[in-house]
Amino acid sequence: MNSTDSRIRQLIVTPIAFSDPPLLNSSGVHEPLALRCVLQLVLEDGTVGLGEIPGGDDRLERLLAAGKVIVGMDVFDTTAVAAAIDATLLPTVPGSHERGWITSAVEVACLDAQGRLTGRPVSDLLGGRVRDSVPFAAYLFYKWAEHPALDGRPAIGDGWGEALDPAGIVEQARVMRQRYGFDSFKLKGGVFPPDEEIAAMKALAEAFPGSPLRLDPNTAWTVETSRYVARELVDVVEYLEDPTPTLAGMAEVAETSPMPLATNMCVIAWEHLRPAVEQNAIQVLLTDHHYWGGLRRTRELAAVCEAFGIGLSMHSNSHLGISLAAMTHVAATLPNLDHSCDTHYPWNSDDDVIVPGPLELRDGAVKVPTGPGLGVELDHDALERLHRRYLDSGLRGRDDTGYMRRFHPEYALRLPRW
Ligand SMILES: O=C([O-])[C@@H](O)[C@@H](O)[C@H](O)[C@@H](O)C(=O)[O-]
Ligand SMILES: [Mg+2]
Repeated sequence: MNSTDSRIRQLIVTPIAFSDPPLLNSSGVHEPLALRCVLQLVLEDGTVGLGEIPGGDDRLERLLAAGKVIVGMDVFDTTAVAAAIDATLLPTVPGSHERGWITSAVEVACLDAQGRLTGRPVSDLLGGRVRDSVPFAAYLFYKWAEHPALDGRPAIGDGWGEALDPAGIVEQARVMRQRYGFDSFKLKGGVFPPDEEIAAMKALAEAFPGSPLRLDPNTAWTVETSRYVARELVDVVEYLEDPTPTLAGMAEVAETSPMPLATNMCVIAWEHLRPAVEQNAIQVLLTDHHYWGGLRRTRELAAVCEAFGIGLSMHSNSHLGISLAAMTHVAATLPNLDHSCDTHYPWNSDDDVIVPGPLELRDGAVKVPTGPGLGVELDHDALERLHRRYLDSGLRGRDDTGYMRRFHPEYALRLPRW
């Protein structure tokens, strides 16, 4: 291969908006549109690598800055590419977590391009698969039946219906299992008083005996409440996720918790790992390549978890297919991934598929694409449509709390709430 072929010519970043149902969480409710940025990394020979991360003005601006400094670099030299981006962002973005989003997005696009150049799937470039399909959990949410009418906009339904009590959650889980074959279930909690959510988990355990269950209230509980919930859910959940804020709070809960504690909130950057281990604050880490710096960094993180006996799961926000492909490739290469991964993918509308083709949730798992790179192709018409939606929406960031207040002006964000 001629090495000049693999030089980066341009990074095209496209902000997009896609439909999201009214899913409830500890800070409010999802807005009708979620934002992402799609990356197209164009090489001198015309090869294009894809990437995707959550959107918002700050990230968009940082991606554009990153795009400028990597022009002319070799797409195989991801160490230098990440270092150049990191150095550019460091003066204005001091937190390694925030820089991780940007270096990750570009690394994924580089790996996709490398795969296309070499004819190898990204999982091969990461060292090879230990599994051919990656298990995912059904991600259950309390939700409204529809986005209520607002400012002249009519109500927006979604076909999932309402889920505001244990029966609604069990029904949602049944539909998730029927459509996608999920075996594990995660409930996004922190929405209703803890006893109601305990009842929902017990109802799930009764409806799906033997299925691994998790509850994630996104730090809605005090240490004392977390300990109470943990006692109530002994032998019901495989882990409790982020019951309470801060590492110190988690460590206090962990002292008496009969089940492991998991996080994607208090350990989100490399500098959090040492104190987490020292305080035995977490027993499972939900990794997320989008903010841990990329797919290779995720493998390094998995090795750290292995060294310290920390279990491994995977976090998800609302996302589209490029992210699902990247999550699937890296998850396929992690020997110590011992829990099924989270994904919001089933909540997406069929109109928002930007990479039609091989990605399919079946039997609760996604088969690892075997084509070159991520193994997915961008539908440019769909991308253009979602970009238009972004432009027309005027939405420039995520605000679950503000959106909740449009309907319940008295709503206040309180973490912990109970
Ligand atoms: O989308 C949501 O409402 C979730 O709460 C998301 O924001 C979290 O990042 C995530 O799913 C989690 O596991 O904490
Ligand atoms: Mg979580």
